This record gives sequence, structure tokens and C-alpha cells, in this order.
Amino acid sequence: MVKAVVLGASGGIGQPLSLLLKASPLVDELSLYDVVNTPGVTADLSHISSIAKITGYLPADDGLKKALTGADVVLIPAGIPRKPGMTRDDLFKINAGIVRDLVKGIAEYSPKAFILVISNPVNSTVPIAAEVMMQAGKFDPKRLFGVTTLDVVRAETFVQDITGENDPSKTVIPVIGGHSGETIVPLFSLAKPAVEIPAEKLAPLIKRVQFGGDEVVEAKGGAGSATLSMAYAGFRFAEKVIKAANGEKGIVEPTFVYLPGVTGGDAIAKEIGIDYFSVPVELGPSGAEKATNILPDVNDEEKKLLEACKTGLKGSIEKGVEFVHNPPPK
Ligand SMILES: NC(=O)C1=CN([C@@H]2O[C@H](COP(=O)(O)OP(=O)(O)OC[C@H]3O[C@@H](n4cnc5c(N)ncnc54)[C@H](O)[C@@H]3O)[C@@H](O)[C@H]2O)C=CC1
Ligand SMILES: O=C([O-])CC(=O)C(=O)O
Repeated sequence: MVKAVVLGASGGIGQPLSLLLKASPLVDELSLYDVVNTPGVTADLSHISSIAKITGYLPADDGLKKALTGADVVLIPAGIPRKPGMTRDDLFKINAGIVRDLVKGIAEYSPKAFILVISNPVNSTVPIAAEVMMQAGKFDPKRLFGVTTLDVVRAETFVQDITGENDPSKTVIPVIGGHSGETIVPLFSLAKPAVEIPAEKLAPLIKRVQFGGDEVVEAKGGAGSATLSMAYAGFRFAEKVIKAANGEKGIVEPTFVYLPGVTGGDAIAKEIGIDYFSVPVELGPSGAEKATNILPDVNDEEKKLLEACKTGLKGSIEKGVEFVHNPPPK
């Protein structure tokens, strides 16, 4: 029996993500939570003739507690999205507190659940979630994931323009680092099967993956950021977490984790001098079972990308940790 919960379920990501979860045969129970509109979204999805039993809650009457109790997987797309001209870090002021408070609820009502953080800035919200769980004495690093799957999905899609591959999802491209601009490091040299990318096309391709989010923000012209592709990516990652928890072997996916707490991750953290980083992680019944160190395999150009990534990432992580320990006055 798998219970999935979406916090922020009425939003641009929350609704299509909830739809995909409702339709999935892997989900037996689905609980939706948001500060607005959950009754309507829940009523609508409840007419779908899939197996998942659905419930929806608002904050009143212990809604968060009711949504989270018994949860196996909690996805968090709650928070405001970007508008043109904003960086993901501009969302910190509002989203940091939203994620902190929701994770406090998880620590209390479903501390053993897998936590999948989508809310931006992921580079800070994941450290916030970790610190909240640590303060509650409930932190299990294997169960906390920053969802960076959209970067992987974009890399697969954009490289297809060059390779012409029929099914883009057949090419596995590791994307490591963080989830914003230059902290996103796609490793096309390690694609499997190998891809031939003409030299003049490589830099624009890397840039497009790094700034794919901006492409959507600009196109939506003030109406938000990626929602449908993010719902696809979030569902794809959640499905892998659930399948691995059910015992399926050999599932590896990049995700932003607290490296010192994952087998094999400590050595990577020491090598890069950063504790939170997205690397390909083998998933299993206990969550993030093993971090893969692909750093020795990256080429010289990719090493330069990694240096830029580290510089940007460090500050965002520290900002998240600091927010939990010294919250700004209200
Ligand atoms: N990790 C990733 O790759 C991506 C992350 N995102 C991020 O996901 C977040 C959500 O984006 P959208 O769905 O487009 O935004 P949205 O504004 O359409 O939806 C957000 C939802 O969160 C709800 N919410 C706000 N405060 C809440 C609280 N305290 N508890 C529960 N729900 C709450 C709102 O009522 C709203 O329904 C943004 O921070 C965005 O930047 C977006 C795309 C990709
Ligand atoms: O760009 C944004 O703000 C939303 C996001 O994280 C993405 O699309 O990758």
C-alpha cells in the first residue's frame, strides 16, 4: 500500500502532478493539501476510475496532519513561482518559510516518508528541509530528495535536436550539481549510449539545459514557470522512488541529496567541498542507497563547469541552513 501526498496540490505543478499520481497504478492512496482550492481539485480527480483513493485538505481542522498521517511519499511543490527578470533565489523570502513549516509537519506526522522537494530555490529549500528534520531528531538523509529531474528531462529532450534519436528518454545523461543556472551541470561526455555533438553546438546546448527554466518563464510572460514539464518530471522521479521502495533493482537517477548521509556520498562531499549536491543515486527500499562518484570521469571542459557550479551552490546552501538556525524576524 502506497500513500502519496502533494503539498501545494492546487497549484500549476500540483494539479497535473496530482493527476498523474491519481492515474498511477503504483499509488493506492493520494492526499492533497493546499491553502486554497483543494476541495475542488479533489472532487474533480475523485471521478477518475483509478485505484487510488483520494482525499483533500485545507489548513483548517488539522488538514496538514490528516493529509500527512500514514504518508509514504510526500511531494512539495508549494510556493510561489518566478516571473520574468527574477532568479530562483528571489523566491527564497517567501518559499523558505513555506517549506520550513510544511517540513515541520512532516517531522511530526510522517517522519518516515520519502520527502521530494520541488519548491524553489531547491539549492536552499533542501538544506532547509534537512535542518528542520535534524532539529526534530528525525533526519534520515536517505529519505530527502531535491527533485532535479526536470534538468535531466531537458538534457534528454534538447540533445535529441542534435542526435535525432527517436525516443529521447533512451539516452541517459547525468546532470549533476544544483538546480539553478550555472549550478546545473549536464555531463554530455558521459551520455549512454554516447552522443556525437559537434563542437560548435555543445556550449549552446549546455546553456539551454542550464537556463531551460528561464525559457519557460519568458514564454509564459508573467504567468509563472514550468508546470506541466515539472509535473511530468516530478511524477517520473516519484515513480522511481516508489518502484525502488517496492524492491525493483537497478534504478539510478540524479537527485540533490545530503551526501554525507548517503553511502558513497561522503567521499564525493569531501572531494567537492560541498555537502548537498545532485549526483546519480541508486534508489532502493530505504531511499537513496548509494551515491555514484562520476567526478573522476568528467572531462576538462566539464571540470570548469563544476568550478562555477560550486561557487554558486555554496552560498545557497549556507543561506538555507542559516534560515533555520537564525530565522529572520517576522
Ligand atoms: N524543482 C524544479 O525543477 C521546479 C520547481 N518549481 C517550483 O515549484 C514551485 C511551485 O510552482 P507552481 O506550481 O508553478 O506555483 P503555483 O503558484 O501555481 O502553485 C503553488 C501552490 O502552492 C500553494 N501554497 C502556497 N503556500 C502554501 C502552504 N503554506 N501550504 C500549502 N500550499 C501552499 C499555493 O496555494 C499554490 O496552489 C515554485 O517555487 C517553483 O519555482 C517549478 C518548476 C521546476
Ligand atoms: O525556472 C523556474 O523558476 C522553475 C524551474 O525551476 C525550472 O523550470 O527549472
